[in-house]
Amino acid sequence: MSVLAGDLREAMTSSAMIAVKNLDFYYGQHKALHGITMDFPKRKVTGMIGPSGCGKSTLLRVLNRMYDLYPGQRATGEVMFDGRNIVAPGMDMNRLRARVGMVFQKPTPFPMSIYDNIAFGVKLHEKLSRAEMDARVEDVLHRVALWSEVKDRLKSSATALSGGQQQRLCIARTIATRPEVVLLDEPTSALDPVSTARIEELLDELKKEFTIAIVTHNMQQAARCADQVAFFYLGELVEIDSTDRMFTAPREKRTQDYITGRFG
Ligand SMILES: Nc1ncnc2c1ncn2[C@@H]1O[C@H](COP(=O)(O)OP(=O)(O)OP(=O)(O)O)[C@@H](O)[C@H]1O
Repeated sequence: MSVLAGDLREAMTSSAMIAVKNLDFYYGQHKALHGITMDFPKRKVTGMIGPSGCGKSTLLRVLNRMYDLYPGQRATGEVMFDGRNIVAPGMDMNRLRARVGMVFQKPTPFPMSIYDNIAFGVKLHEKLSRAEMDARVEDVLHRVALWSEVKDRLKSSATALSGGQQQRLCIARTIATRPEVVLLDEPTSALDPVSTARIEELLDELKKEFTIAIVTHNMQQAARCADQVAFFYLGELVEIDSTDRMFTAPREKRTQDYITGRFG
């Protein structure tokens, strides 16, 4: 059961970029999500928390139909995005994944140059001149605060960057295709505290333009970055509310127990 204050629900619903309704998800026979209903408000950060195995990553992977790449995995219900139910048949997956980009837990740069890491995805969707592509690469590297660190070695391999730099490059690569939504699955769990702080600062900038969903095990990170927080347990959405309310006065005992570290 999801619990959300009436006023908040109204405010969030009116500006939902993605509206999830009665979503179930199956890995073969195993039902991993049970009747999820929630909104991802436009240009806000939604934090997704809960103990290991509660379905956070599964929900994230539904939002760009990443699960489609694996046989036996299926979703039923509604995930409305730009007037269409994206879990229904007939979606153009390439288009969807350009509009709903994803950043993974471990930085995963392609084994190619820094420049090509960004240009690769853009070329799949747009025909840009060399000058336009140069400008796009520079722009996104500025936005992830990486430009000054890499501007003299754009043609060098991305795999030689530090972990934190690689993750910022992966975010740059994701926003280079100009998505509307950016999904991040524990994007800082493999990073040191300084790199983590830089990514968190970056999220604050990015939400001016993108709708963001972030899965995190780090309660402080959720409290720092998110505008609203959703707590999941055993494949159910237990509670969703503004970040302040979630961390000061959660409605459900299970939420309280989780955020105070009593389990999970
Ligand atoms: N490929 C898979 N095949 C079968 N079951 C899976 C698969 N991936 C996940 N599951 C199951 O689905 C449920 C939800 O998993 P999910 O990875 O979404 O949880 P999570 O909350 O993201 O966990 P974590 O915090 O550990 O990443 C778990 O019971 C998990 O075992």
